[in-house]
Amino acid sequence: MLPALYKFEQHSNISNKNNILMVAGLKPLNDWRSYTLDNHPGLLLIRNPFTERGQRYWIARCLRDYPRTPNKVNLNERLFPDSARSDWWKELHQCANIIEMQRLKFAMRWTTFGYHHNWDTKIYDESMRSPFPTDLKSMCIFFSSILGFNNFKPEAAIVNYYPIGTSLSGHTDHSEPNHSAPLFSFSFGQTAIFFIGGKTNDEIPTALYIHSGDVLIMSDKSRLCHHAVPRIIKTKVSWTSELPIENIETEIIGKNLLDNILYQKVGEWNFWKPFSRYLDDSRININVRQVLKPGDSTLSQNNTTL
Ligand SMILES: O=C(O)CCC(=O)C(=O)O
Ligand SMILES: [Fe+2]
Repeated sequence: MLPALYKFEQHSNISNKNNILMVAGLKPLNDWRSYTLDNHPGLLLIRNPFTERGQRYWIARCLRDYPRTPNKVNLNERLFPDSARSDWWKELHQCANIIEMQRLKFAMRWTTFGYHHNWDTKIYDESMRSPFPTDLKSMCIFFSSILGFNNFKPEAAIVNYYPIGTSLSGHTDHSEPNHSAPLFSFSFGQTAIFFIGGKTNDEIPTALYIHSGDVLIMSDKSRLCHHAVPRIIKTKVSWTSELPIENIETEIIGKNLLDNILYQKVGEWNFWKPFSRYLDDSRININVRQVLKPGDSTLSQNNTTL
């Protein structure tokens, strides 16, 4: 079945009422373009609110830092050594053999942190948890606050890696005991075709392009809707320039808990080159959810759902 056509409505409900400190690497709020789809209430799309340095920062975090112990990765212990499973990016750049390097590059499909997503049981477990990075936490809280989701708590994340040719089949994200909190999805690198359907599998999905830097929010009625990433499309993204030095006020960096050294380094071509190469034929998606119900501080047997 062909995906439905859609109509975007400019969404203007973005304001910094709580006067929350701006996260470095984002464009001024006045320049943000955000949309709703009239046939998918609760779905919000913000077209790339990041500066180029901001995008580079999150890409570098997703590649160099997040797929490291104690976070979990999909790399199978029978196929990859512990060194690769505990620090994939480092191992990738120590590979002497080009074939082995390609194998390792394309094998990385996800890393999880905070509450780890259990791909088999779909049940979160209090003991299966690694720290949620403070920088990503502050960025998610910034987005949720300016959109009016004031009590959002980022508690679980999946970073999905999509080398061109890969896809994600249709599913709903229902494992979280809390279904009323929104889900935040940040995409970088190559463009994706994203299908968003309805609560049941029978509804014809709407197809959207998701470009580098775009932020998708699934809230309210769209939170439990079926969705899929059927295809990654090679798009020309120019990631190659040296960025001018940008001094961020120390006060802002300190409060956002961004890695200031990394924020500077991603502007240097020599440092940035391997990340740029990876992006030439890959997409990265950071998918952040709240797990616990309001007021809960841990999971209990009762609030865990299939
Ligand atoms: O890659 C995407 O845009 C979606 C990822 C997703 O649906 C998920 O991680 O549950
Ligand atoms: Fe999903």
